Amino acid sequence: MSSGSRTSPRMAPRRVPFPIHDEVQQDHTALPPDHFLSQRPITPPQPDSVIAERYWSARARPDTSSLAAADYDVSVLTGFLPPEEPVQRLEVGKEWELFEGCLDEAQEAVKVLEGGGVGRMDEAWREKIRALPTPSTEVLTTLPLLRRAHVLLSFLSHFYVHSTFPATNRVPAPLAVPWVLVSDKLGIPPVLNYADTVLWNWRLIDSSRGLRADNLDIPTSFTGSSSERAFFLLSLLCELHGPNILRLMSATLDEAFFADEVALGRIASYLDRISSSIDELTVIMREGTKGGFGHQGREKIVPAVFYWEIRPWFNGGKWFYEGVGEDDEDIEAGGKEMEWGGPSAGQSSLVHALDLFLGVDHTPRPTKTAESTSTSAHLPPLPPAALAKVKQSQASVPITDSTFMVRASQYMPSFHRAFLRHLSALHLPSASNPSPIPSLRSLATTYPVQLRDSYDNAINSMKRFRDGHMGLVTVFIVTQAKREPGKDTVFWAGWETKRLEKEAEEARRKAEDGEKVAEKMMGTGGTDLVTFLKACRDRTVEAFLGRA
Ligand code: HEM
Repeated sequence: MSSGSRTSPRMAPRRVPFPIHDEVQQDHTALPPDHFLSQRPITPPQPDSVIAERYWSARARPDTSSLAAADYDVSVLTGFLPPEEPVQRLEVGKEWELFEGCLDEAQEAVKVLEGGGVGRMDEAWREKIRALPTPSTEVLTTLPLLRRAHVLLSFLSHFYVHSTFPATNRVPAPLAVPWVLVSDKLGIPPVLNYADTVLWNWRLIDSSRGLRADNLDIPTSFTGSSSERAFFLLSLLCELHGPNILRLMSATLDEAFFADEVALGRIASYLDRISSSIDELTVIMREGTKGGFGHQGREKIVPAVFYWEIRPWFNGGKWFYEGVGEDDEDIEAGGKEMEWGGPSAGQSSLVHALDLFLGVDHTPRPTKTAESTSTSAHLPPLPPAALAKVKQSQASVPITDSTFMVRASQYMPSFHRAFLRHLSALHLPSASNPSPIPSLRSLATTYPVQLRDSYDNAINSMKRFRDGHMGLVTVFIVTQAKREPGKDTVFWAGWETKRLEKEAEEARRKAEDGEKVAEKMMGTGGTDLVTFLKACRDRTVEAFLGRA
């Protein structure tokens, strides 16, 4: 690239480096002493009834509405949801109001066309986005404002990228630059994620009634459809169980200090209550699978609408973030190229916290290799060329439970990621923590008479949760992937193109490697996904202690 273009007036003022800060700088592993999960001095055991409300409410965490109060952003009252109703609209200057206006227009455009397929914004809207001024992020002085900015920029950017067919891979600078800056402050990637769609995307229908399942609405969506609203609400209803689960986890950790008969009895009862809470999540999943969940079973997600009209808006991708990046390569390309995946409830810190607390181990370990698959009893051995291809395909789809869990945590707000890191470090001795709390799993192993049944009960609930979740995925993704979209939707063209490509590829492979390989390689739309979810469930089952 010539030096002239490096100093071009369009690029110069907008360039921001990426990444801006090192993760290390955002490491919050040291808990503030008054944090509710901080190790407390040993005190005499207290009666059961004292534990929850009185004890913890007296230790409410500091106000996190300002960035200065940088703790884990986890509340005993709202769990991983923000402690106050999210900001619904940025009213911090004209520039941001222009962005809010563009989001209104996009939501309106798609809504108008609902019923006759999925609408798209026209080129005039996209032109308008490209001409927007780059707004100042300096005015976003609190966490709630930053969160709203991320929601706003994420929805706008996904509207922009996916409003052409095929989707564009360029995020224009007026979106990309503030998106990267705001993402950096929140410690999340510049892509639509679970926090945007669920954690920070709710409002109270009646503010006097507070945060409860029948008092929640979803303000921001792509299609404005009741299915999309219900889809976000499904996860939100699960998050509402977070405070109870976190309080019980915290009370358990307290008792783990003592590990005497009284403490072990309490831990068993907390574990039983955690099991019941996990079972409630499973009930929500099962109801969601059958059709109606939420208040009086009114919430419904129509599978085909979800799969064909809602989910495509979520897709991440390999995009150029215009105006971002300082390397010669970035400048030459007109932007920093980054690849991110879209949102998933797999990014929910709640489920990760439960796994860590219970000791469900998703860390890497030897998995079934292509060789072992090829030599398994029910399949004929693969020819060498086919085996190489299977290996290649496995390498390019690294969706194992361990890598997924690590990857998913990168999409969580940095405070929550740090919280999980802290949770996993609680049981490890270190200079600052010379006498760590024994892990729940080691306690249950050491005191099987007192704890094993309750521990296994909780693991069984996690297994049922994952079974329930697989039911959802089967109905909403695997089954839908085998069907074709409506011919009048904008997804028809893409689907048809992919189908023809797939057919050609299958024919090519059949000719090269034989029929069996083609079947194995192509599988159904959901094969890899199902294998991954089964692996997550297998890891859960592995945690059972079982009868001695
Ligand atoms: C219609 C509803 C849902 C669908 C279609 C769905 C789909 C998926 C998919 C496709 C994955 C695989 C990874 C990925 O692509 O991100 C996944 C993973 C995951 N989802 Fe969901 N999901 C739904 C609801 C939920 C809910 C309500 C929760 C609970 C908060 C949840 C929790 C998880 C977790 C924890 C994982 C990681 C795998 C595991 O730990 O077993 N999902 N989901």
